[in-house]
Amino acid sequence: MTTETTIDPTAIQQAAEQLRGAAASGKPVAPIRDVISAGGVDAAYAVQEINTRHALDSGRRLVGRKIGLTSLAVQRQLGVDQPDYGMLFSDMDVPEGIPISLDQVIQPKVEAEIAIVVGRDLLYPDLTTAEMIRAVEYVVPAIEIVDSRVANWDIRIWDTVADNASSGLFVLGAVPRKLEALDLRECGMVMEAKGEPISVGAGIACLGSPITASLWLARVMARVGRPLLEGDVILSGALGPMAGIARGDVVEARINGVGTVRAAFAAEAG
Ligand SMILES: C[C@H](O)CC(=O)C(=O)O
Repeated sequence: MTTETTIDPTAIQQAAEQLRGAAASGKPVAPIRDVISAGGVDAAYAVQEINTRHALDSGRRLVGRKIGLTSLAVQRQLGVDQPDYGMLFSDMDVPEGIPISLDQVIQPKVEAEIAIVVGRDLLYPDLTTAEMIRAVEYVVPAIEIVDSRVANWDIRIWDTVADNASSGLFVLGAVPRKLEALDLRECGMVMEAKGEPISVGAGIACLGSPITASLWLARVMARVGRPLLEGDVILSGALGPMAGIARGDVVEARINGVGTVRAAFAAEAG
């Protein structure tokens, strides 16, 4: 039996405009799933693609991808059995040590992740695990500042996929590590704010391994015609639960073997 899906181009265009408007105004919108869910997840990716093209046409530079919904707990919460992806643009990268203004985001939360920097173009939809491992130039610890243009984070799979996988900003640790000596599955993670743990986890929570998650991403990106290229950053997925933050917080994530990264949030508006 095949499942029929309907993609209504007008609804898709409107949803893309709503999400873009929310990002520009800082005012979140109601969930968009009711208008696009008849088209399935493909319709949500069509919304994302419209806004990706809009961003590229406006001069934003694509520098990588994020993988979301890598943990089973989050997948169950959203009723899905696979991860999703979103685009990373150069203006989402915040150098470590620079205070992050909360005016840049609407409803920020943080996640600790392992970022993989790709050392060669990954053009094949049937990429193998060995090829993925060979393509890892280095890894760094990362804090992803996820955000939602949908009010109160009231998201289901269609909302988050359409909304660029709820991406926001990201901070990468400054010390690159080679993969050779690391088993990313066993890298334990603790993220703290105000000296208290706000999230704990490990590499194995990320689809079994950040390498497996990255392989999934690389294959899908090759299939949809936006392959990962040399130098691209992969935010490979949360190692533990998302956590809320407040103005003035300094968030530190420590990932065994991979290193430490800090995100400092500005105390004042502006
Ligand atoms: C809703 C977000 O995609 C969560 C995320 O970034 C992750 O699961 O990782």
